[in-house]
Amino acid sequence: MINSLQGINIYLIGMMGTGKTTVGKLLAQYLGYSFLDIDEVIIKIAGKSIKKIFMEEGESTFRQLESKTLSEVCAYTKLTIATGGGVVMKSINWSYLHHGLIIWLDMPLELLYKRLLNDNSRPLLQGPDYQEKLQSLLKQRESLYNRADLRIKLHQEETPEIIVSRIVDTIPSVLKNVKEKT
Ligand SMILES: Nc1ncnc2c1ncn2[C@@H]1O[C@H](COP(=O)(O)OP(=O)(O)OP(=O)(O)O)[C@@H](O)[C@H]1O
Ligand SMILES: O=C(O)C1=C[C@@H](O)[C@@H](O)[C@H](O)C1
Ligand SMILES: [Mg+2]
Repeated sequence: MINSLQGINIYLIGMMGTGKTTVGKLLAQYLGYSFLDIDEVIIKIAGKSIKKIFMEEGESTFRQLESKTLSEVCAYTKLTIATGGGVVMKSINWSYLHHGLIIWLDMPLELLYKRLLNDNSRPLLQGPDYQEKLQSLLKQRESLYNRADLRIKLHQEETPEIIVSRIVDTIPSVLKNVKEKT
């Protein structure tokens, strides 16, 4: 399977907290790829946290940085890339994502609520009504996430290792379609 991937990048998409970073790092190790986290690259470039970028420069500046970063990383190969949860919102981003294999980590809201309960690093989820915000974000984005090449349903708590093995087992079923578009 690893050889038949021919070095194409893997983009993990999905809501914040679904495990894109955690699973992405392990998947990269398994494939002999390098790992890159778009959020982390933006933090380095901007020299501040995402929360601060949102507060001081606004979401649209963050979204511009996100698109620019994505456009630059898609020039490389053999990368597993964790994207930000909102990357699917801009259509230009899809032209970059489609350079590789796009995998949606799809987790039900109940599991996400638990994960994000004590995490205040996400600017779009601040305040006591974070569950409603999360629900409305997922509603806006679900059909976009569904444009991924591969959907991995995370309907119960599973270890990151098991999730990686499920991804690896399912990749061959979509590789032909992906090669046709590259
Ligand atoms: N399979 C798993 N089982 C248990 N905990 C997990 C699993 N995957 C991730 N986590 C934990 O859930 C939290 C969110 O994971 P992670 O940061 O990887 O998500 P993310 O999709 O990258 O989120 P973001 O979009 O905010 O970057 C972290 O605390 C992580 O340790
Ligand atoms: O879901 C979102 O819109 C976001 C998710 C995070 O990964 C960050 O990219 C940022 O906090 C925005
Ligand atoms: Mg992440």
